[in-house]
Amino acid sequence: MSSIHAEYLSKAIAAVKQKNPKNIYFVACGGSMAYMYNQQYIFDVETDIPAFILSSNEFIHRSPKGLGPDSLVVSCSHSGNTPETVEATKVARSKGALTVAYSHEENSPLWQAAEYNLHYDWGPESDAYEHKAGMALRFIFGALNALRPNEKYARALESIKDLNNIFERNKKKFAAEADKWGASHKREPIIYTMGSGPVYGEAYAFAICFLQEMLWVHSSSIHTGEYFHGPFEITDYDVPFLLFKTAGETRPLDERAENFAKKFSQKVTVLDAKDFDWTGIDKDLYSYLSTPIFGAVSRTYAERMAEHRGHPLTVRRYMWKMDY
Ligand SMILES: N[C@@H]1[C@@H](O)[C@H](O)[C@@H](COP(=O)(O)O)O[C@@H]1O
Repeated sequence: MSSIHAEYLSKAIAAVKQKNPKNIYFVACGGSMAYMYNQQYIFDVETDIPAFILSSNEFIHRSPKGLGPDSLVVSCSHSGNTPETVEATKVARSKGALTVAYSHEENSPLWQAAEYNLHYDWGPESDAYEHKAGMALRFIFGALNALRPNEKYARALESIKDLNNIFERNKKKFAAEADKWGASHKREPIIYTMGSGPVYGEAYAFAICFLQEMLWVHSSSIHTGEYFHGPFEITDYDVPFLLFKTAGETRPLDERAENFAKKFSQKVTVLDAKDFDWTGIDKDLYSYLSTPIFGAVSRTYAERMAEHRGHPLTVRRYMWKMDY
């Protein structure tokens, strides 16, 4: 698939360069929406192009005034057939926006709806560079380099060629901790996740996809900046938190939340991006690469909990089983 992936990418990036968008909307649902946080954040920090993330159905119903022929709309649906994401892409295209869609399913309804498509591989045997995480970084840094050429983006594109090894080294580094966490938290009735910046997307995905959807554990993600504006009142000695601590610009927010939570809860687990194995990656890229590394490492935490709870990550009661 790798040469087809590269071809899809270069076509989409050439179209973005030609469009030279005045604004960008990242549109998807659930885990696919969480996947957009890093991409939106990178554009936001690196350019003056306004970039927004919206859940597909809100995008449809809100109908942003800024959406038009100067817009780029990036959508994602793993299955390629989440109706609201397909419809949002159609709406964007009907307004003249450039539409680029990520999916694992070629020729799916989403694939047909978008003008440009980015396919990614899936499954434990797939190479991270050809996977969702790799494709997002390749598209974003490729588009940035086309719109605002910069050696930093070219360097990022080189570094992510090693993404698979980066993920494998970090999954190995955290394997024992993941197992310990899965075993010690398997009976917890509720687990809060925390994060900030683009990593908040991973905290959100861990809460809604892994804990709620797959493991049926009550959860909510808390932005570490928001923790002090309501959520911190639930902190107590027996309330578990899982903090994804960034190595990026918003680290002070995470440190403030960690310091407070640790004073009153005996169950604060911190996954710190500073402890990641960063071999071969320059420091100025840590912020942008930490999100996908959290994605890869945190999945192993969910897998270990699934094993200890005896509840496979594939079991659903309602999703894909009935109309909703
Ligand atoms: N846990 C799943 C996600 O993994 C998925 O991304 C989302 C939308 O589905 P899709 O990506 O197929 O549109 O549904 C759930 O949230």
